[in-house]
Amino acid sequence: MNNSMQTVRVELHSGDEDRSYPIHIGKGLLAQTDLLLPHLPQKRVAIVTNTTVGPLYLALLRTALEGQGIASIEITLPDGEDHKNGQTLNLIYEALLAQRCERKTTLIALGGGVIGDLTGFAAATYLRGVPFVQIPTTLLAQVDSSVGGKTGINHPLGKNMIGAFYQPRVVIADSDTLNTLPDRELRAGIAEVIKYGLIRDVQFFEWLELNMIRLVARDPDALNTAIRRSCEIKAEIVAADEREGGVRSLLNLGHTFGHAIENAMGYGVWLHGEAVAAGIIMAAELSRRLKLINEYDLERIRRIFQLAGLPIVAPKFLSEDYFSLMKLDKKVEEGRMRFILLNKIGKAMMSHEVPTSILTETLVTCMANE
Ligand SMILES: NC(=O)c1ccc[n+]([C@@H]2O[C@H](COP(=O)([O-])OP(=O)(O)OC[C@H]3O[C@@H](n4cnc5c(N)ncnc54)[C@H](O)[C@@H]3O)[C@@H](O)[C@H]2O)c1
Ligand SMILES: O=C(O)C(=O)C[C@@H](O)[C@H](O)[C@H](O)COP(=O)(O)O
Ligand SMILES: [Zn+2]
Repeated sequence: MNNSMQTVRVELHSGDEDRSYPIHIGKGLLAQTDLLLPHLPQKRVAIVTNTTVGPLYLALLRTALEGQGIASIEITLPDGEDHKNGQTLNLIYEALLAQRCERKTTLIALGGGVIGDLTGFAAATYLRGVPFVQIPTTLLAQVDSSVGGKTGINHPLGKNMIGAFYQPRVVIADSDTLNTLPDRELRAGIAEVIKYGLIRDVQFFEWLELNMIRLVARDPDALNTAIRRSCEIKAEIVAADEREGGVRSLLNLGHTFGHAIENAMGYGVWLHGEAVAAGIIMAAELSRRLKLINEYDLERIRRIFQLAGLPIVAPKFLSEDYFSLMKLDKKVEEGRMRFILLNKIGKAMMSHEVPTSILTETLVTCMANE
């Protein structure tokens, strides 16, 4: 029993089917097998991790499971965004096949968003679908990628281009794992936390303005509040629109620009959260040019990302290069790009058409000079 644990639920009811699941947040949860056991239909699991996270946390999880009579096979993948691809996915399939994993073998993603996205997609497709569990170990994964069932891999031409919506059975976010997370990765996670405030909750944004220094310094209470509130907002949005027919697209604030940056720089050169930070500044600048927000709000947004130590200037490329990458965005409809814009801090909307001239001015304003 963990007194400090908090649980947020993702409510997913469709017809007779209930695919709702809990997100448990707290300290020391990795070894707390009572959170995991009710979700395992078989006494065998496959833990997918990478060469960085495995040596840190695999033994703890394996031993805890063994104590409950659960046998685990372990699949350790190379680390990095540049490995979020078909080749690495195939390593998972090969290990599952070689070990004769069955329809009731649960895949456990132990790692950051890359491991979560890869494992979730493997779970969605292996034997046409096996159960899966998320044990996120980065801030970004705890506040965003482990929740909501977007799974997939990158393609050389575009981010997350191949994937599936496939929900986990449970998310277990052990905040102790963040103790070993490098500062740069922590800051990248904060970008998605700020996003929630911007799209949905001005009070949370104001709390972040006041508490950013504590958050960056890893104050446990501040981290706990940030993770919980982020999960609440994401859970609410996913429950309302699981497959991104409407409101879920707001979670994409900054991502049309951000994904273009990640791709143009080469996957892994800019972290996802860093690219999202610069992308949100670009979306905010675009919103200002469209007279949706004013200069004061834009400045507040710049300042909070600066406080978090995140980039607020985009890398320099030809505007045409940005355009051609942004045209691969999943929100494109009938060839027309659509953007998530801010009406004010705490409220976002999907754009209709944005004039090319305004988009070009936005890109030029937001790019570094060199
Ligand atoms: N599915 C979604 O809804 C969703 C949402 C946001 C982001 N994403 C995806 O998530 C990915 C980014 O996730 P990320 O930021 O977690 O990156 P990541 O998975 O690459 O992890 C970042 C780095 O931290 C290391 N690491 C992980 N946990 C650690 C720990 N506890 N201690 C020390 N090192 C640790 C990893 O090995 C890696 O080197 C991107 O591919 C992005 O597209 C998906
Ligand atoms: O969960 C969502 O929906 C999101 O958009 C969350 C984003 O932070 C995340 O980066 C997501 O993977 C982007 O999805 P994509 O469909 O634009 O690739
Ligand atoms: Zn993201």
